[in-house]
Amino acid sequence: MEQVDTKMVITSFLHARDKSILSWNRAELKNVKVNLEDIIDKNSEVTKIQSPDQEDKSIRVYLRLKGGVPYENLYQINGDCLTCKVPEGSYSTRNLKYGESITRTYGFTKIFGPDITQIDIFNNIVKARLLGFINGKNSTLFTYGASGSGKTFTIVGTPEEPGLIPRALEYIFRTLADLDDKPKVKPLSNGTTQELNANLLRIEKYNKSAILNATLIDKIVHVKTYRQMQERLSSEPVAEIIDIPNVSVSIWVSFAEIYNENIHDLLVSLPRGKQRPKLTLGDSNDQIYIKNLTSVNVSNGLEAYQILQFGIHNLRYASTAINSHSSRSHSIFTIQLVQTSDISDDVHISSFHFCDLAGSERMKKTMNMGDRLKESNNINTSLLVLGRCIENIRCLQQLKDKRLVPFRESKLTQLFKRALLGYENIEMIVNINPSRDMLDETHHALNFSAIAKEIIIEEQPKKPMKRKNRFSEQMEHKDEVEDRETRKLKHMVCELYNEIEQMKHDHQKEIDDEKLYVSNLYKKYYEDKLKRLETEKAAEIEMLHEKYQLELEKYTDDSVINISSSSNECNSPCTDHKAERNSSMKNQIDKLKEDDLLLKNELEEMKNKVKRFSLENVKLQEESAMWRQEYMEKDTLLKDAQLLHEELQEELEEIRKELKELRAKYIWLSEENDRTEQRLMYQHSYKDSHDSDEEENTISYTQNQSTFSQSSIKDEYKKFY
Ligand SMILES: Nc1ncnc2c1ncn2[C@@H]1O[C@H](COP(=O)(O)OP(=O)(O)OP(=O)(O)O)[C@@H](O)[C@H]1O
Repeated sequence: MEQVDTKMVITSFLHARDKSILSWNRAELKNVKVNLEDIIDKNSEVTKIQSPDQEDKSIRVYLRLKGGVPYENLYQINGDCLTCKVPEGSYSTRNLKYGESITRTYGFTKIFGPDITQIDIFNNIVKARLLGFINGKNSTLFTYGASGSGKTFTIVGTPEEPGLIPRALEYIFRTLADLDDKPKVKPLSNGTTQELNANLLRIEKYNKSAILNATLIDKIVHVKTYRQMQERLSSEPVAEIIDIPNVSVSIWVSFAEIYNENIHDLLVSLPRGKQRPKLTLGDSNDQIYIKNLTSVNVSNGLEAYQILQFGIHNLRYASTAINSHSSRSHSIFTIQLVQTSDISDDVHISSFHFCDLAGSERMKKTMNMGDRLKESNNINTSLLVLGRCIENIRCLQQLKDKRLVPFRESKLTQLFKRALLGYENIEMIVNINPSRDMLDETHHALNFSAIAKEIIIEEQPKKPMKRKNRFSEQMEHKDEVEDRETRKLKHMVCELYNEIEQMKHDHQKEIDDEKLYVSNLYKKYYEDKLKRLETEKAAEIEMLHEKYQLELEKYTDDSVINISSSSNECNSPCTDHKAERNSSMKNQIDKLKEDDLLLKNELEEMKNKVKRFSLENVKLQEESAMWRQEYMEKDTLLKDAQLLHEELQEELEEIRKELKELRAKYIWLSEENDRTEQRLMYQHSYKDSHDSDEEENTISYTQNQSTFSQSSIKDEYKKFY
C-alpha cells in the first residue's frame, strides 16, 4: 500500500494564499488552512442524494470519468450515483482508526462513464442551455477537476473529437440561419452597447481580419482542420433553424485568461516578445466585468473556430509531471448573442461563458519548481476560494447561516459572483481520472461537487434592455465621449499609418516574391529546354550505341571467320597484323562500352535532377499562388484602410473648419460686447453732466441708444450667419 506523506498532501491543497492575490490592506484569513475535506466531514449531509424537485432548482453538476485509463475497483456507478471506496493510507482516511475504510456515495445530475463520447456530453449538457441562450438567458459552464483529468478535452476537444465550444459555435451558426453581418450595435464588456456607424463597423472588420490573418501558416491549418471537423459534425443531427421575426441577430466572442491572478485578453495580436497587458475588473450595477476586453463579431463557424484557435494559441500551457500540456490559467471563452429589434430601440444581450478552470494539483506529484510552483499556488488558492464561496453560499441559502462569502478574494469568484449566487444558469462538469494514483484528487473534486450541487438557482426573467436615447446619452457623457473619440481617432490614425507602413513593406515583399516567381518561370523554361536536349542526346547516344553494337557484332563475326579460316594456313605475313588489329578493335570496343556506361550514368543523374527540379517547381508554384491570394487580400485591406483614412481626414478637416468658424464668431461677439459697453459708459458720463430736468430726455435717449445698439448687434449677428 502506498504510504502518503500527510504533511505534503495538506500543503498541496491548501498552500498559503499568494500575496499577489490579497489587497495590500486585507488581512490573511485565519481558516485558510481548512481543507474542503474538513468541511465535508463537518457537514456530512452534503453528500445526500437530492429529490428530482430539489435537483431542478440546484446547480446541475455532472461527472465525467476520463477514458482510456485503468478503471480500478474503487468506484461503482449506480445510475446517477457514484460510490467511492477510499482505501487505507489515503489522505482522505487520515482521521480513521487503523483498519477502517470509508465508502461515500455522491449524487450527480448525470454521470458520464469513460466510454461516453463528446457528442453525448454536448447533447446532455449544453444543447438545452443553448436554446435558453438563444432565448435570451445567460449561462455559465465550468469544468472542474485535477490536472490531466480531461477538462480541456471536454471543453475544447481535438479536431477528431471536437469539444463543447466548437460544437456550441457550430450549433449556433447552424441554428441561427439569418445572421446580421453588419451589426447595428456592439456589446460592451460593462453590459451596455455601442452603436456602430459605417466607420466603426469598418474598424471592427479590420480588427477581426488582423486576428484571422495573424499568421498564414496557422490560417491554412485552421481552415483545413475546420473543414474536416465540420464534415464530421455535419453527419450529426441538424438543429432546427430558428428565425426570429423583426429581430437582427449578431454573434460576438471574447476570450480571457486569469493567470497568477492577472487578467489578460487573448484576442489581441501583439508583436513578438511583447507582454500581454493586464486588464482590470469594473463594476456596473453589481455586475462585475473585465474592462476593455476585446469582443469580435463572427459571421460563421469558420471565423469563430479561427478566433477560438487564436486565443488557445495565446493561452499559457506548460509541461508538468502529470500533464505534458497543462493549462496554467483559468480560461473564459464567452459567446454573446445580440438581438436588436428592427422596429424599436430594444436590444437584448445574452452570454454563454465557458470557463475551463486550471487543474488543482499536488506539489509533490507535479514536482513543480520556480514559476510553475507560483502558478500552482495561485491556481490552488483561487480554487480554494471558489470552494469556500460555494460552501458559504450553501450555508447562506440552506442553513440561513449569515456568512460572508469571500468573492473578493479571487478574480475568478468576483467575475462569476452572480452565477455562483444562483442568478444565472450554471452547470458544472467535474472531471475525474479514475486511476488509483489520482485517488486523493478525485476525492477532493467529488467533495467540491457535493457542495456545489447544493446551491439553489433562481428563475431568470428575460428583461429586454432599452437602448438609451442617443441625444440624452450624448448629453450625459458629452465631454467624456468627445475626449474618448479624439483619443480613439488619434490612435486610429496612428494605427492606420503603421498599417500602411506594414502594407508597404508587405507589398515590397510581394514584389520580391513575384520576381522570384518570374525567375522560377525562366528556370522552368530552361529546365524544359535542357530536358528536351537531354532526351535528344539520349536518343542520339542510344542510336550510336546500337550502331556500335551492330558494327561490333559484324566485326567480331568477320574476325572469327577470318581467324578460323586462316588457322590451318601457314603463318602468313598478315596473321600478326590481323591479331594486332583484332586486339586494337577489342580495346576500342571496351572503351566504347565504358563511355556508354558513363553516358548512361550521366543520363540517369540528369533525369533525377530534372525530377527534383520539377518537384521543387510544383512546390514553388503552390506557394506563389498562396502568396498571390494573400497579397490580394492585403491589397483590399490596404484600400479599405486608405479609404477609411481619407474619410477620417475629411471628418477632421470639417471639425477644424467648424472650430475656426466658432472661434471667429466668438471674437466678433466679444468685440461687439466691448463696443456696447463703451457706448453705455459714454452715455453715463453724458447723463452726469446734465441737470435734472433734462434727465428724463437723457434716459429715454440712452434707452433708445442701447436698444439701437442691441438691435444693430442682432442684425449684424443675423447677417453674420
Ligand atoms: N475522455 C477522454 N478520452 C480520451 N482522452 C482523454 C479524455 N480526457 C482527457 N484525455 C486526454 O488526457 C490528456 C489530458 O487531458 P486535458 O489536457 O484535457 O486535462 P486537463 O484536466 O485540462 O489538465 P490541466 O488542468 O493540467 O490542463 C490529453 O491528452 C487528453 O487528450
